[in-house]
Amino acid sequence: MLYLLKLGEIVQTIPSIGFNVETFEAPTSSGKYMKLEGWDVGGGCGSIVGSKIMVLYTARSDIIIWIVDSSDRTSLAESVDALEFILKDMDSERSKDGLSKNYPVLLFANKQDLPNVISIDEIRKAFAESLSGRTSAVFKTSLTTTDIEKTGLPDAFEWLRFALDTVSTGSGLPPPHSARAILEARSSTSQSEKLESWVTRTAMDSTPEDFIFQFQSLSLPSWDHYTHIRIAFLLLTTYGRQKGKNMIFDGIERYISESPQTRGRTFHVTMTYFWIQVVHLGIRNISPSTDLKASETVLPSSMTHIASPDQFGLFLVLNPYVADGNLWADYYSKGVMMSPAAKGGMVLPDIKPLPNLVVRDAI
Ligand SMILES: Nc1nc2c(ncn2[C@@H]2O[C@H](COP(=O)(O)OP(=O)(O)OP(=O)(O)O)[C@@H](O)[C@H]2O)c(=O)[nH]1
Ligand SMILES: [Mg+2]
Repeated sequence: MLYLLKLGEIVQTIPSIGFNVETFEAPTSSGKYMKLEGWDVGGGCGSIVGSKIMVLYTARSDIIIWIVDSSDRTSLAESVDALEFILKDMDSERSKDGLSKNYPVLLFANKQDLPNVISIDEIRKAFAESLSGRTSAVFKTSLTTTDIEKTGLPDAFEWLRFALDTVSTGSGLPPPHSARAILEARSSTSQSEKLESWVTRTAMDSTPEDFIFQFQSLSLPSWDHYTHIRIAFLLLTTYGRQKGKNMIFDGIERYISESPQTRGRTFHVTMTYFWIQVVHLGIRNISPSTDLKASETVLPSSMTHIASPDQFGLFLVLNPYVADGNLWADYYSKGVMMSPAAKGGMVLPDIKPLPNLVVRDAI
């Protein structure tokens, strides 16, 4: 990967013994490049993982990029152990310098171009425990093409850019407990494709202020699932939970009844509640407070100061399940969700309760 990005070509290197160091420009999906210094640690024969030399890396690193060979099922457990080892080492080196554990860990499920590879879901599950509570993400990659757009790298580095921004502004990322549970319960193949287009869309989208204005003046460019999620995100982060929730309700109801864009649609109370709760939960997932209980005591019903409206891209990459318009079907049967009672008023789910936090927060 280092040489693909550095030289723009596929270089057959000998298995890494010791390390290769290169500065390179990492492409992101927003079109910007991020300058990184990469230290390539070999994982195979002659690996320094577990040796004393490794401190040379871990003491100086701000990011871990871990490349998993998705075609090699037999080495998966070993890869999990090696990463865990490195993370522990990195945590302890950083703590000596007073630095937090909260550095980004980016996983590539590589060689996804090959047939019968380990799925990204399986890879996510295999690493879930080691990555729990960390700022981490897993992306599919294929590094055999020089067409960077097709490698999967831009989205991965886009995530990294958001993650670094958050970490460096000191806001930090909490252990994403309940949100992670939703994420892991769901298949992510179609999700990651949709997420890709959504993240691209945020990069070209209007500013938070303009978007809220367009919503209030019935002049949004479109009225789709993405639009709803962004409305909920912006109003909740701008106005806090109580006021934001009311504005979403009133605004959507008015939009549907007055805009020609939404002709033929009717307002759906339970569906609107459901998505507000999901977005609320996702916002907690990117919030600076790591202790939900504490933040609930201090901020009983408001989310002010928790996340900022311009973090929508980060919100999406950390909560990709929001892009799935059918997420409600995990909680509600179709019969219940589509009933007149659910349209006209708030009805509780019949399949499983809404995620933890949602149950704890009074609606
Ligand atoms: N099909 C396929 N082959 C790949 C991909 N990425 C790397 N390879 C091939 O896998 C082999 C190993 O690639 P390296 O980059 O040397 O792998 P490495 O993990 O650095 O290996 P060590 O340095 O020994 O740890 C090479 O033959 C690459 O061409 C990919 O996405 N798809
Ligand atoms: Mg190598």
